[in-house]
Amino acid sequence: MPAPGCSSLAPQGPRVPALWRRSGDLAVPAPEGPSGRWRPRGSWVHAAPALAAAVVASCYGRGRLSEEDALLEASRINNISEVERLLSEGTDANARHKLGWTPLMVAAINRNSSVIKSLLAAGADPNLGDEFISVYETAKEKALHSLEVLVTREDEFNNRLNNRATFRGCTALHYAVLSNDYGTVRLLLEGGANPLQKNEMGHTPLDYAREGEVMKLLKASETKFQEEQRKRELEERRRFPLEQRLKEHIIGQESAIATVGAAIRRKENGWYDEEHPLVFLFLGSSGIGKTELAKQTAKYIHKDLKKGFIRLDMSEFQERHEVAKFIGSPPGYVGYQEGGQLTKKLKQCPNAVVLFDEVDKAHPDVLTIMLQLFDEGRLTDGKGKTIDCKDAIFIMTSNVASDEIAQHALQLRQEALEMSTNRIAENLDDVHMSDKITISKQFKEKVIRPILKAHFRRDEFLGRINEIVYFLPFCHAELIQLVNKELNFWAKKAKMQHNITLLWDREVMDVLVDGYNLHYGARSIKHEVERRVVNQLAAAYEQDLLPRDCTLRITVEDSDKKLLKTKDSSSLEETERKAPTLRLEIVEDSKRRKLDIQVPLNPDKISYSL
Ligand SMILES: Nc1ncnc2c1ncn2[C@@H]1O[C@H](COP(=O)(O)OP(=O)(O)OP(=O)(O)O)[C@@H](O)[C@H]1O
Repeated sequence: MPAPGCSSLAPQGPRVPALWRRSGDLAVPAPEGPSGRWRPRGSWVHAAPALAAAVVASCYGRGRLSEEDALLEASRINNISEVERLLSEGTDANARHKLGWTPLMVAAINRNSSVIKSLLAAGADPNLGDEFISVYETAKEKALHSLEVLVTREDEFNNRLNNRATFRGCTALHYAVLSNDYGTVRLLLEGGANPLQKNEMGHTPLDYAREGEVMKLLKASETKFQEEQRKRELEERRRFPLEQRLKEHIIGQESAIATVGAAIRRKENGWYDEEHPLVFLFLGSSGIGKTELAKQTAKYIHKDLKKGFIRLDMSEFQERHEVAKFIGSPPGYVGYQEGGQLTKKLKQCPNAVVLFDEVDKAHPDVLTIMLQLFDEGRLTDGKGKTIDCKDAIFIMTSNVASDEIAQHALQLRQEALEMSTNRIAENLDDVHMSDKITISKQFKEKVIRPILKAHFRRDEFLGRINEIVYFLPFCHAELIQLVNKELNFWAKKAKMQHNITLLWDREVMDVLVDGYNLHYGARSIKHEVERRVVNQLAAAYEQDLLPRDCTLRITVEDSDKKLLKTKDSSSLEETERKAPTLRLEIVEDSKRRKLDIQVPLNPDKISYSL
């Protein structure tokens, strides 16, 4: 078997960039340093002797290795007894080198199969990707001198790799294939390595394989892995359906979740029109979960949100000339090199979930391009390149008709509430009907469609939408859940950052629900919790009123529930009920002590009474 680094292992498939040095590029062999770990190499020592000396000195002077570094080093030099000792003492098998690689990667590139066996047995993840980019890029990213990065990569990983190539995202399997070592490739595949995983350049391990046994093995395992993965996913989806996952993140909006869930299920199981992408229009007021539902759907489908979720704010495309920003300028025009905001991202992930926020604000010419996209499932960018995106999911959001939807929903709720009240009076079951309302077909046809038609002015545009999804204002029970979610978020933070236990009474949630504003949705609840609870916590902390590891309870102050006279104190008619005050109390040995928090803006006298 040829040694890694010799010319026979240089670039594999014609499309794939060379990750090995060409034989002419090989570093000049230099004598090993005293520890055998750091050794200056010929060319750069010549070029910058002072700097080289400093790098070497800093490397020698590092003293004892941490356990993680020791594991990386033992994996590199095939010191199996040291690897096993470190793993048995609990060293993390997935610990990363400061420049980004893992012990499994370093063992794979150096063909150390027994180390790979031990690491896999200790839970090393064969599908982690290298965070090392290239010498120059990594140096820039980590604010290090490129010479230091070069020496470290060569000495602590492998010294025959191409310094200019990009390695980010390469898995242990990519490295094992680069080393053309059948044994380590097989071990990694048996240990769960995904042969289809791409590095940042978009290449799978097979792309780097040379003709022969390794290539055959990879081809066979690709098919097997695909089949097994499909079965695993199907089973997981059966056990834990999309709707259930979405409900973990989204409160209420059951009908929206059901509509999206059903459409995605049809698509995933092949019950859909393959010629067209799936298109949704999400309607409803602000802050009620439209974006969140799109994001969670993307997370479910892609896991990697960065690539799998594309979000474009359509209010940035209101002018005709902004079409170029959308799909890129034609050759010779300003911005030609930059490419379009949509096309650039779709090229990276043609089956992404694409969110067009506030689509009603887009210029009609942009809508024409979107219509082409929805109709044909492909898009031609400014450079004339066509992107096929029949598998993408397009979600448009709009606040158009949101007042009508909200009013209609409130009216339906009111009617349902009255029915429930009657049912209580008549002692019948199913009294919670007011929480479950559905917008009628008649309302959609008679009220919403004409508004949409007037706004978009094109029947064919509306005709290409697979599902119009309605988001409704929250009912009381949902608002309580939202408040609870927010308070839990802050309680977790208080525990993690200050070891403070935060508790609250049920009444507190009712008080915070009063801060709900139909126009701002869940955002108004977030702000109310910040304004009435988190501000107090921060002020109490700053005023040093919180002992370490204490328990705090948020309560509603009864005394403030009295009637107060306002404006003209002589006029009883102008009295009104003041909003109940939230207070913080310290709980000590089952006793409670109120905190006297001073309002920061008026520190002399006034206590918090928000
Ligand atoms: N139904 C919900 N359940 C849980 N959290 C929600 C819900 N609706 C909104 N939120 C939270 O409120 C914030 C705003 O929600 P989101 O971005 O989804 O609003 P939106 O409906 O897209 O509004 P806009 O039209 O203003 O963009 C997010 O932090 C989100 O997590």
